[in-house]
Amino acid sequence: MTGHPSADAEPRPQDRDTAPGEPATPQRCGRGALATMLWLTSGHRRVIGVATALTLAGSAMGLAQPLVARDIVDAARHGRILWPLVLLAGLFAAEAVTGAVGRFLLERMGEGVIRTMRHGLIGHLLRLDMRAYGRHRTGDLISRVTADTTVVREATAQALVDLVSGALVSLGAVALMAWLDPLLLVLVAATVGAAALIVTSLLSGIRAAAERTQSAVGEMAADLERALGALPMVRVHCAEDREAARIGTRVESAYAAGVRTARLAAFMSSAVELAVQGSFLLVLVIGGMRVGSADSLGELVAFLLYASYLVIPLSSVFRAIGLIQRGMGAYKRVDQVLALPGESPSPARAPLPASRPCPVTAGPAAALAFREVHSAYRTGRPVLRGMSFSVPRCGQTALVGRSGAGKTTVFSLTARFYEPDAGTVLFEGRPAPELTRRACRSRIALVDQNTPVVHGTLWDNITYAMPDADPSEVERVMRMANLTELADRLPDGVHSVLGERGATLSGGERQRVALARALLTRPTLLLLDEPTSHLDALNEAALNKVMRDIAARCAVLLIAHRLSTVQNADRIYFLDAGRVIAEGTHDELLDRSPAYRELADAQVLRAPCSD
Ligand SMILES: Nc1ncnc2c1ncn2[C@@H]1O[C@H](COP(=O)(O)OP(=O)(O)OP(=O)(O)O)[C@@H](O)[C@H]1O
Repeated sequence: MTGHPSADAEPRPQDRDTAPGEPATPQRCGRGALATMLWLTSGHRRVIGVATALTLAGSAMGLAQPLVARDIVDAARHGRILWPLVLLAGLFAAEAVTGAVGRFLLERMGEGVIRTMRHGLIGHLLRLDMRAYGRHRTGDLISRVTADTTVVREATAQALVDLVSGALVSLGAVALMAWLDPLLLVLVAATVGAAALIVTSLLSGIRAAAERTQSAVGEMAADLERALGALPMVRVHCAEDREAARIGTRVESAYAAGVRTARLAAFMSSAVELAVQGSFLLVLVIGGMRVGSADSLGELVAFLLYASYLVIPLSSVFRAIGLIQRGMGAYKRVDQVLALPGESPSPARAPLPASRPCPVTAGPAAALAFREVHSAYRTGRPVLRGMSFSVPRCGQTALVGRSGAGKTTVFSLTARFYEPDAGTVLFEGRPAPELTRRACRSRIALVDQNTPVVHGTLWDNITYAMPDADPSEVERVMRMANLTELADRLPDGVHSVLGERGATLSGGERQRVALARALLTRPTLLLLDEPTSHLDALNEAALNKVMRDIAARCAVLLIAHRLSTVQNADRIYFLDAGRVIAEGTHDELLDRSPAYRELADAQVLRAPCSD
């Protein structure tokens, strides 16, 4: 799926920091943060090696400059400064070039880390266990892929650049200062050490504030997605102000957390600034006093330059550490998504044999069978309680029952969005657990009332499951679903863009697009959740005829609320509280089942449209 370490690696128990209601995440404090950074960049060791070598070369050239400067100052008394000046200019230019190349390599690596992370996140998000989607908001999940990874990118690229180059230059400066003047080095180190103490005490606060900022941004995205996804409802209930206020509270939370981060970061910067100025003052005062006594002016210049080479890179190291803490706050949210459970892996067994045309295959094995299936979305709240029925390889089979009886749940289990808690689902006589999910899903097509039309052209939507479909096949299903007229009406025919969620189509048109998409795959089992609910009388009559034709070639399982649909079914299963309580044709059930009669009388089964 991905090369992202976290997507593949099994988390170790000691790495887990589980808060109630939160998925486990590795600990990212102190050294843990640096270890995480190294782990995130583990696939880029070579680039880091080259960039480090370049940085090292650049730093060496930078460190040599004060020595040359000292010589120039000392040699100026004798007037021989041409060659030292040329050398200094050469060092300047070479340092600039190596620095630029090294920096570019590290920045590109940062982009690479985020690319891998995003691939991993997207692949994982599309394969989560279905229950996980119910527990997380779409907008928040999207913001983890977009906003959070961007913050992590800054930490991995920019901070790593500062950390590597700053640490190397500081080390070199310390060595040379120790050689030049150990006493001044001790004074500079004491000032910088005090700043380091302050910075360290602020780090956990910065990480927590950054995490709060990112969470608030995620909640803001989720609330905005909620409002934009239900705009007609928002408008018709004049709720724009309420929604704006609601989303506004998230904006305020993000602002408050951002300001807290800024406050801590500013405090940290001041500590670092003070250390820089304090060091310079110390060097100037003590160094100046000593120049008067013995040492050369050139040595004081060199020492001042080394002090700046130590303190300025160290301040960027401190800033980088702050940035890494922010990155870790964001990475925690990325890692929480990666820790969500995916669909359990399918067994690597042989797939179902290729399906044959319906009349030939009319054998003993049903296209689909449920045997004593029990299923619950939440523990202790069973939805299916011993559901048993079978769907022959040809003909229309209908599921009928009151709202909440478990009809859609049967479809979800058939599509293997969930696995039953007990009992067996059989595809063509073979238990589902023996088959791969792909094998089961490739046989079925599903049209439910919410089957989406996605942003793209009419053609894209119809051929979604088969992007390379033959145009004549597409024409065939468009005729069957009564879409030809719609395509003629659209400005660019089948290549017209349908807008977000098919917003430019009517409900009935969307339903017919979904049906055409399903028919194109020539499924063995067609699952239809009240496929005529949005259709007018003419379209419903046409679709009922199409369904009769299709049912002659494959198994059709319908969830039916309309009398017309039910009357057409070859077999009806009447569901109540998660089990089948009666079966037969419409007339047989009217005869035999008082509960079914009551349902029909109460017009829960609605009157047919004229056929
Ligand atoms: N994702 C879910 N998480 C938790 N509970 C769910 C979920 N989906 C459905 N349920 C619950 O399961 C029960 C059965 O729902 P299901 O959608 O299967 O009923 P249905 O017979 O299709 O109803 P309708 O005719 O109204 O569509 C309902 O009580 C519902 O609240």
